[in-house]
Amino acid sequence: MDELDAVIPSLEPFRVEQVPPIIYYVPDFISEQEETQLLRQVYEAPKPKWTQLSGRKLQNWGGLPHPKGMVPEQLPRWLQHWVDTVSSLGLFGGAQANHVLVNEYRPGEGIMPLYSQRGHHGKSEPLNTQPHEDGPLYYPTVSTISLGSHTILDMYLPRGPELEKDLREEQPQPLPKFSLLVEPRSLLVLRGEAYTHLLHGIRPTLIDSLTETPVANAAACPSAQPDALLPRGTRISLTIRRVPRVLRTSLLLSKKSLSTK
Ligand SMILES: O=C(O)CCC(=O)C(=O)O
Ligand SMILES: [Fe+2]
Repeated sequence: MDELDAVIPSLEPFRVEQVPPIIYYVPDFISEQEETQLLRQVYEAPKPKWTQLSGRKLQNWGGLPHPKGMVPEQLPRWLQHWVDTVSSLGLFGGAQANHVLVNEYRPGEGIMPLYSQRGHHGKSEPLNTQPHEDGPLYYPTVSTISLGSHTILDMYLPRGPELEKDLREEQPQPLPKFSLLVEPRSLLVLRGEAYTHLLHGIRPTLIDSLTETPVANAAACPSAQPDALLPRGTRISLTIRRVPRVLRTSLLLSKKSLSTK
């Protein structure tokens, strides 16, 4: 995806300027009422839907992404609505998103781990505490609707080969190249190089100081007063993506029935 392909004309007014392309930030993408309803639906999901990881817990919807293809699972209606809304913006090359990861972060939690090259939503386990990229199983766009609390997403340049050399060695925490304030009810879109090239993470902290961490999208954020101290609450993120490689279940079923003959 070159930069021209990555531009979404209807979102251009929401482009975060002066950062590597392409990042869109839409404050108040959903209403407070929609937020309340979504939060209720997330917490009404059956208990076994949650997977506890270190530093967050998550619900995986739509199937498990896999290099050989994802066996698709129908999304619940309440998620399908937002998947349709986001897809209709044209974020996935005219196709539909088909996968949603719901993350819950309590205050002081975050997502920093480095995951294996396979992308981190399969079976791979965190190896250490470096930021990550979302990997090649997805169409190179991630769209995130946030509920309940803000967070700060830190964006990092990729590790150079000298850092890649020996991951077992103790390494200093890299500094973010830039950071983004992600407010509740907002839509954040990372696309193009911002998806394929940069790494991202959320520092596990209880309070964000915009003096210590200036944010690149401050001009677009109602809550980004210059010296703001923002205590983190519990944040739910819906990360909506497209897994292009899907296996047709009908095909799987017919193969299975053949092999049992
Ligand atoms: O919660 C977020 O906004 C980021 C989540 C994330 O990086 C991921 O699920 O890959
Ligand atoms: Fe991610």
